[in-house]
Amino acid sequence: MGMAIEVEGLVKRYRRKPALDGVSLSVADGDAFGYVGPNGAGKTTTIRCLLGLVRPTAGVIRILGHNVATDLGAVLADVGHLPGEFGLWPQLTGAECLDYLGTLQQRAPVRRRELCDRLELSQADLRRQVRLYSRGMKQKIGIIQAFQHEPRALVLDEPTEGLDPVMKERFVELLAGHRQAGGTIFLSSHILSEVEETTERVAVLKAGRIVRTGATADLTGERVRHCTLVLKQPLADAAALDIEGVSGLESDGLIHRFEFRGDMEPLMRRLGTFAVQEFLSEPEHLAETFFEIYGDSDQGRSR
Ligand SMILES: Nc1ncnc2c1ncn2[C@@H]1O[C@H](COP(=O)(O)OP(=O)(O)OP(=O)(O)O)[C@@H](O)[C@H]1O
Repeated sequence: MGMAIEVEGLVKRYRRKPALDGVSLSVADGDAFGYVGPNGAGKTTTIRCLLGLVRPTAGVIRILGHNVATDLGAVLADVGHLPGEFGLWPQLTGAECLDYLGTLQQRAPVRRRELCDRLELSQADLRRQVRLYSRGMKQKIGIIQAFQHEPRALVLDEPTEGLDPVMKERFVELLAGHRQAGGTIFLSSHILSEVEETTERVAVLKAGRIVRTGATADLTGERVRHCTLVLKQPLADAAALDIEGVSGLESDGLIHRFEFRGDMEPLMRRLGTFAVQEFLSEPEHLAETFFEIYGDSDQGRSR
């Protein structure tokens, strides 16, 4: 299988301070790759380098076989890009913005109508000036322009920012459709469920370096969950919540809060023996989880 994205020894320094300090990664044609890390890790800088928006200090990037430094036009023709901070022209209508962005893509926007329907951006909405749009509507324009010309690869920076849960689901369906058609995805996100649902491989970036890469399922298995258990009756045995994976237990009457790591099955079995009024389990954001794994040190593992 060919490589859709190949990055070798990417360095970007801003005034001698490294934002990227030797990043190398590869994404096979047709793969979905997640790119995660705490704020300031260098995710957006990497994506800007991939799209030729920032000139690397060192390193080589090839996308769909084209060298970004020497053949940017060919790269842009075949890539759909959604920047993290997506700016639109407030005085233009949504349709005018899509038209203009379409001219930069050098390919017909064959999917625009269908995408507008799926993301529920009506023809009336498209005729309105963007200054009147909500944040989510602007994000929909961003998604539509990234997909509208049927690119072979998508490079997406925090793509679901501002979308409501229904639209997030539609977006995930769009990604699945892109994969089914053989397309490649490079997605930077802080949202665990999104990365889990849409990617098979993930790289964790920290302070400009990749500290780990691997199967998404392996890495997300290490996440912490914040759990809140509300019981109908007090626990008969205070040690009843002494279960593998539970830590930081704080009890206040019928309410028990704790953190949980690992396989939830034994925990759920134990909960089945209690009179439970409510149980909430919130996964931590992926970036936080990995930040916790690696602490403040630069020590990282590679697989
Ligand atoms: N134009 C710039 N000039 C100077 N420093 C910059 C510039 N752009 C980014 N940086 C620095 O480079 C580092 C990486 O920033 P980047 O925006 O790539 O991180 P990120 O992982 O996308 O963060 P976030 O999750 O907060 O969006 C940060 O220290 C940032 O301050």
